[in-house]
Amino acid sequence: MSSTTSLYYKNASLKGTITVPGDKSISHRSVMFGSIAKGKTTVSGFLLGEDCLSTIDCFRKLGVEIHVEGTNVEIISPGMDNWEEPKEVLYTGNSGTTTRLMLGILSGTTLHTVMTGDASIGKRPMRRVADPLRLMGAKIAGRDNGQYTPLAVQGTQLRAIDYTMPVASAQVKSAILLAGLRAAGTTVVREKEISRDHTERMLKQFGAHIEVADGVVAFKGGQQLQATHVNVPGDISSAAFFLVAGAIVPGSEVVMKNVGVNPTRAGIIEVLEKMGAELSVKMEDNHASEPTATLTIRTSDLKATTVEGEIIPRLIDEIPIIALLATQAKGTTIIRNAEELKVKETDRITAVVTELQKLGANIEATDDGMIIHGPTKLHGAKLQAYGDHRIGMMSAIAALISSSPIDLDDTECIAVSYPTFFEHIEGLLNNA
Ligand SMILES: O=C(O)C1=C[C@@H](OP(=O)(O)O)[C@@H](O)[C@H](O)C1
Ligand SMILES: C=C(OP(=O)(O)O)C(=O)O
Repeated sequence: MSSTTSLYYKNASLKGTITVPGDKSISHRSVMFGSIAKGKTTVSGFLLGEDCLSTIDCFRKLGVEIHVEGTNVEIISPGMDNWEEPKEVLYTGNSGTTTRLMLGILSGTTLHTVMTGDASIGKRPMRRVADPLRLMGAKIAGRDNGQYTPLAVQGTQLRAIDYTMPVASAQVKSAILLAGLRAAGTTVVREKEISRDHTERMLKQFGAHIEVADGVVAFKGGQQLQATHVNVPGDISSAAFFLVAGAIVPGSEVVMKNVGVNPTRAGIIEVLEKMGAELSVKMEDNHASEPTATLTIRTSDLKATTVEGEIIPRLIDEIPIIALLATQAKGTTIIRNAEELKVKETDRITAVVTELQKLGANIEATDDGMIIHGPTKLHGAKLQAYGDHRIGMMSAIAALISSSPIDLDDTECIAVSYPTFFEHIEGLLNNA
């Protein structure tokens, strides 16, 4: 049972430096790649969020030894070809990334596996992954012909495909590439709009040869990954909440170090700059396979913008908090081409619009996004998170500028990606 938390921060301002937790996408992949490779892989900066712990749990059930000490993880694997057939169902919790990428990985093994997740995962579409994997020869069964969990996979010998992506999705692309590891021939994935490229970068880091050019990724099957060290940068999707808080909470200045600014993820920086935010991006020189920067944001006047087209996949998870930002910007902000929001942990178009309207925002839903007129003063209300961490965090940041308390039904769900979220709010308030 989740409990209601009353959030109210009268005359708040945020000051200071925080280190946002490790990137969720990269943390998942570090455990997956470290489990595929034979030997010892070490990870630093790992995200101890529930989603990434679900990934660890799944690989332990496949016979991989995984030790977690603080944010350091040690993965000792017998190699993908020597995994054990699990006697239990693999539980992927709330994590779409775990479920979809695992489907690709498991399809090319010799094992029989069953995966399931929580109620939200049970509603999210899996055919977008199952269909291309079936073209590779994968044997996948599930409700509605493999659309919904629980999913059963009978591992088999796969063959490579040349696949043009019908939706911009790094999860679909990654599942196909990971299946391609054990497929005969060269797997090719073509993207019209570039989605996050952490899988491609990490394949290279684990010693694989992969060609990437102009939206086409080509990868020859049969390559062995080499165990290595992965240094996970801070998650820009988590930093996004404090970038927006710093921009809209009067008198704030927030500094975040070691934030991953991979161009396929960093769309929110461009949006903030277009809206007139006082943001400084100082690139760090850490020679890692993912670029990082120190981000400093100060409160400023903001103007509306349009967010559409190729930038959408580069900020898809940040749209709930961008919507809150737009309620404080002068003019009409339009977000379009973002229909993918409907198939996240909840329907994020409906959830964002419903909850921000309760606070007095002038926002309406469209088929593929939302229209927001600003600026509007926000007041308190009873809000729902819908079990969705990003909706919960958007509501908590709104409480920093609302004129009366926000009662949020479920703050526990925030632990999926940002377990130290409220500690960071408190720390920044105390410095002010
Ligand atoms: O590959 C990944 O790690 C992710 C890809 C995105 O999903 P889609 O592939 O469904 O766009 C994103 O929304 C999710 O939070 C993480
Ligand atoms: C959509 C998200 O994650 P996933 O698809 O892994 O559940 C998210 O973190 O916003």
